Amino acid sequence: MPYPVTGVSPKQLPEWAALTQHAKEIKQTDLRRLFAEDTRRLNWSSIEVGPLHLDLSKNLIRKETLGLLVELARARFLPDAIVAMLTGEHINVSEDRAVLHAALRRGATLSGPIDGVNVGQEVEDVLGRMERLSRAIRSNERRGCTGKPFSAIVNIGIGGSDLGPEMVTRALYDFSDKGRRMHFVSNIDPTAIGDIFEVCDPETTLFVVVSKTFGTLETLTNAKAARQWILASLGDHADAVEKHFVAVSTNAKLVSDFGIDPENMFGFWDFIGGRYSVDSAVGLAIMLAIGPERFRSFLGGFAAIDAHLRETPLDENGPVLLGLLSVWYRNFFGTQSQAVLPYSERLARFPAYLQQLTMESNGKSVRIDGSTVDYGTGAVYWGEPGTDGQHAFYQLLHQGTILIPADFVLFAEPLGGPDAQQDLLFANGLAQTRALAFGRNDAELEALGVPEYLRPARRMPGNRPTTTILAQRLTPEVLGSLIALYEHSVFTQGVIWGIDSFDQWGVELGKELASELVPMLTSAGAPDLGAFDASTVDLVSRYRHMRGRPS
Ligand SMILES: O=P(O)(O)OC[C@H]1O[C@](O)(CO)[C@@H](O)[C@@H]1O
Repeated sequence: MPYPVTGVSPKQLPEWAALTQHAKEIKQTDLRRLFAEDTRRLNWSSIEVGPLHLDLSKNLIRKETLGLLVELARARFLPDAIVAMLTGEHINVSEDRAVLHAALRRGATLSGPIDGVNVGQEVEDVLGRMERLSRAIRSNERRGCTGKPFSAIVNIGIGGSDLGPEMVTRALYDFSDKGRRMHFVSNIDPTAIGDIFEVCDPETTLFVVVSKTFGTLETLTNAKAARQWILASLGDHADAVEKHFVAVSTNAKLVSDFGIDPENMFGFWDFIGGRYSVDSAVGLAIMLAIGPERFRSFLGGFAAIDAHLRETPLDENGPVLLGLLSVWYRNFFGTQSQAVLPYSERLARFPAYLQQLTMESNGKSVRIDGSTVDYGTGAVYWGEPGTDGQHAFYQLLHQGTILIPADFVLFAEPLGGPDAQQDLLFANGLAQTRALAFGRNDAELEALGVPEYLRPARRMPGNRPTTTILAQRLTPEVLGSLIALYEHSVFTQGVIWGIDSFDQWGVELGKELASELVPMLTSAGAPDLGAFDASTVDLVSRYRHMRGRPS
């Protein structure tokens, strides 16, 4: 084992038992009383983390709770795990890999090459090449094969090769060069790439094909369709593919087999997981949109959180505490999901991005040594931007029977539009955290003149936990910090649970079964479905019938 993780269930630890006991006490009280009993509550529950302010006060905790959670973290060797990650140990055990996304922003503390890679130097080399390409494209020096500048950039990738670039490009739209349209194609649904062919002009379109493995069905299929589309109209130019395609991958051979010039390939390494890769060359589309300088500020935002993680005691360590609070609710309150509610239109894709980061990382049920967990692990993360969510699902957050902890992400300054609307946006976010925490009781309803028979329906139980993350403005730096905050929170949770947060074996079987089914759906004659279950046989037959194929 890379750091002292054992197959021991955390449930067997005295620290877990202490938290179980403590949770019973906390369940006897509520947030109104917790605020009233400790007038210095904000002193220990509000934390500065790089450019982010974290207000943990509206969580179902006392100061003592954080102490007990930190004890659990120590008992699970979290400080050693942090060092192990940042020094390049192979903490991704099932894939025997280091986990070095922190090195992409100089947040790691490496004393030498890792697995033969001089990480710092190679990261800088790739960044330099990305910067040269970005400058050439943004200045219109690099053009398509007919000499026209690029007016559209299409990122083709899926999962970590799409969600990060798309989420960030959208979030930082106000910092981008709006002269070029950015598109993102991930789904193998033919309409996704078909829409691109409708709105883009081959002469002025650059495709960025992003795939760590360069073997992902969706990406390769879309990329081949794009290549065909380019060749159909520009095929008489020998350099059409060379000029209109660049690749981001760890697999140089497959990239060159596809026909993309290695000169136009931007590499990264096995020790960068797909969902942790937005700050690698996978972020090329982001750099093309916002430019190299702002991309460097974006990286700086991550680095600030890496430094905070490394240097801050656990009981004041923002990402660690955020992760421990997730464990608190998941394991001691039995919650199943976690809402993330950004009060920013620009962060519309942030919850989707976090879904991969959190659920692909911690949706595991065996520990690193192969033993089965006997406690809950990763929660379902979900959310929508405020204030839209308020008019959709907040009813359940306030009065439903399920406890759902929520993170509110708020900003002081708008990025555009009428300035005064920001005050309304902020007031709404803050108001929701108050309503969720403190509710409205019968005495207050009575004082408002609400008739007795209506009070049950209008009673707001409150005592629903939230964390508020506040920043001045959604800048590249702030966004980098926000992502890194969650990256390290996910890591903290995984260490407590003893699982490998960096593999994703659970997605492989579906891929295998899909490739087995394709010939069953497409064969010219009726396929032999003898080996399949009754449901599959029936659905394949119906599909073939609907597609006019013999079955
Ligand atoms: O970048 P690639 O290799 O195309 O993989 C895309 C995505 O597929 C996954 O492996 C899941 O199927 C993700 O982890 C990854 O981000």
